[in-house]
Amino acid sequence: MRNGAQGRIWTKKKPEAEAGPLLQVEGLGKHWGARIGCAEVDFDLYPGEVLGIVGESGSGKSTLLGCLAGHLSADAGRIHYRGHDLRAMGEPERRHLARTEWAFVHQNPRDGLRMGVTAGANVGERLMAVGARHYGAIRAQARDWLGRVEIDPGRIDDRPRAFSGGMQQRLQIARNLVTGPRLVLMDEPTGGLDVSVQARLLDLLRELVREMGLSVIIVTHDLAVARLLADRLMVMKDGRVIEAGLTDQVLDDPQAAYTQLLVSSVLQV
Ligand SMILES: Nc1ncnc2c1ncn2[C@@H]1O[C@H](COP(=O)(O)OP(=O)(O)OP(=O)(O)O)[C@@H](O)[C@H]1O
Repeated sequence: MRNGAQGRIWTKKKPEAEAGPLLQVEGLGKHWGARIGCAEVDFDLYPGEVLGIVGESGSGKSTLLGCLAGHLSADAGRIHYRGHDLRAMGEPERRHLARTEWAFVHQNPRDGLRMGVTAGANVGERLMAVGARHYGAIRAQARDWLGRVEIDPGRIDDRPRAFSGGMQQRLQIARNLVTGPRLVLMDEPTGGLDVSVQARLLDLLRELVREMGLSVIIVTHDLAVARLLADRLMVMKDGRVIEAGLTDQVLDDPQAAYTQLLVSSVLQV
């Protein structure tokens, strides 16, 4: 279901075949009235890389993620995706991009699922949005993806409200990944789940990310989650990035006093 200009731009190519950054962010900022949401954020994200954004509550993580996803409109800076200026992009093209190349995993699965339709339809709908039409093939792929996220494929006709919180989150992940996106944005994907459920979900996410070569930006206040999933970290405070680097480097040898405090208060629990 491609149309002219959109289909021309978003050609599928293996991530490893591209050498340049997938996403380039420069001077990104958003105010909420007089208050800073995020300011002067710069980073590049390369194909296959997982970037963690960490910081305490109110540090600007969600505002930044919202600006990247296009859910919020930034008031300063540039975002380039595969060389295309996202802030200058028209709404239809942006929506097409969100359907075909990007995915967004919400903290609350209810925000990312359609609770009134079956698990199979939740997954199948995304396939149909990118042009799949063969009912049997869509259903087979939905069953396959339920299995991949450790949901019994026999539950394909159940509605998500009959699932536990962990299952709902895994279903949201299946719905997002079934179309093979290049870039996945995740907002606290393990927040609100029991510790044991979290651990299993994290393992699953790590496997899928590696297996599919996904580029990921994950917002979390949980440094243990960041340690497990992220290759690189950005630490935010008061809307600004105060430290960035390889995950082990930032967590094992934090330079900023704030990061030192964050690491000592969280990791030693
Ligand atoms: N809708 C909004 N209206 C007004 N101010 C907002 C709004 N959303 C966020 N802010 C402000 O922007 C700043 C950054 O908040 P943000 O939600 O991005 O932080 P966060 O790091 O994601 O926090 P949390 O982990 O609690 O979600 C805070 O000062 C917050 O009060």
